[in-house]
Amino acid sequence: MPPSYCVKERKPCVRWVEKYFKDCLCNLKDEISFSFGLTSLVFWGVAEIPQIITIFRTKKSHGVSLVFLLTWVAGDICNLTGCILEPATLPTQYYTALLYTITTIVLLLLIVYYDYISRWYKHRQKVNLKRDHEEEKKPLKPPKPTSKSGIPIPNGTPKAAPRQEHYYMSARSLAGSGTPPWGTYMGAAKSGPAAMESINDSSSDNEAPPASSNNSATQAMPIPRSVAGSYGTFLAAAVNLPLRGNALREGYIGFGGRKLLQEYETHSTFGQWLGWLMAAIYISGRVPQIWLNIKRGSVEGLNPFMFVFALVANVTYVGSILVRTTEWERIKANMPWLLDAVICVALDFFIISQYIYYRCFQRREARDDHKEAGKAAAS
Ligand SMILES: NC(=[NH2+])NCCC[C@H](N)C(=O)O
Repeated sequence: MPPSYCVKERKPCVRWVEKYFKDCLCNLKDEISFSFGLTSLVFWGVAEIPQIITIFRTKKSHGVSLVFLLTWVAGDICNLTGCILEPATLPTQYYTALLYTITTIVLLLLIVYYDYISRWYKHRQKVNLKRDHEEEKKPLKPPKPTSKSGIPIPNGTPKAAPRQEHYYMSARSLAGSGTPPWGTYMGAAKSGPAAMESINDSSSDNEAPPASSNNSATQAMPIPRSVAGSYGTFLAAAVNLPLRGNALREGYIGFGGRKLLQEYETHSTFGQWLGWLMAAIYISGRVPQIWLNIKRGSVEGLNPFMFVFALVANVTYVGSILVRTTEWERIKANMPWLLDAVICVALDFFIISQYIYYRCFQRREARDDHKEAGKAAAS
């Protein structure tokens, strides 16, 4: 590996920054730039925590736009790749990208859990309960004397062929309906001995032997398990990302692609393209959030601190790039990142204003309602 710029120039450098961030701080400007970069990293690290807490508390994610978060993830992927490919970007830019990709994935997983998995599970429980109730209310049907039911066989043993066929059909249809048969069985049991008799009677329509009930109950399980499995894989991939990213980055630095931010000959065209794509995705991603707030006429469920922190993080991010150098070549190479951050600051400012506006509006409305109610009570 060729010696870094810091070593070559024999300048007083900050060792731990060089070691852990692969960055070279040789003068005050570099140090201020790095401090800004670090501040941005910290703010991005905590930016999504307030929203995570809000969702945890309310068990709902209706305040934050899912499309907005999905654009964040899409932009993050372009950002990470762009940072790896474009040597003009700072190491803190890369680490920041890595950090917020992870936090956004955590936030998204939480939303998927509360909005889809948990809701689906509760809905299923409700449907099952309703069905149990209906089963309890249903009058017991007389057994149907069909050729398949097994009833017409006098002295029929449990091993008789029609009986077996009926058993398998019943289990399959029960599994298909998604109703745990044990619920039906228990429901019937609760209805009294007459119902129990009908269960034990092989010709009954409600027949659900415990064996098939277990079967069906476990058949319903693979759905959440498979969902959990796929998210597990997704998470595992996300956890692996930093290592791969580091390896790539170190490899890249090692081969002299990034000369520790001091000398630039070539810029990566692909990295630049990814940077512009990232900027377009990030910027357009704020629109669904702004629209959601307008559509609902409310900001309930949205934590403003996510945008306050994002605003600070974007401002310091811009600071970290601009303080490092005023050289046009470098600024030009960083243009997608700079422009994105600046526009996002403006958009975050707008979202925060929306928050203040709707909050004040709601409070005033509530106060008016209160006054009206007071007047009505007095008259
Ligand atoms: N997942 C994230 N938090 N990504 C950060 C996006 C950064 C971008 N400048 C924005 O404010 O939208």
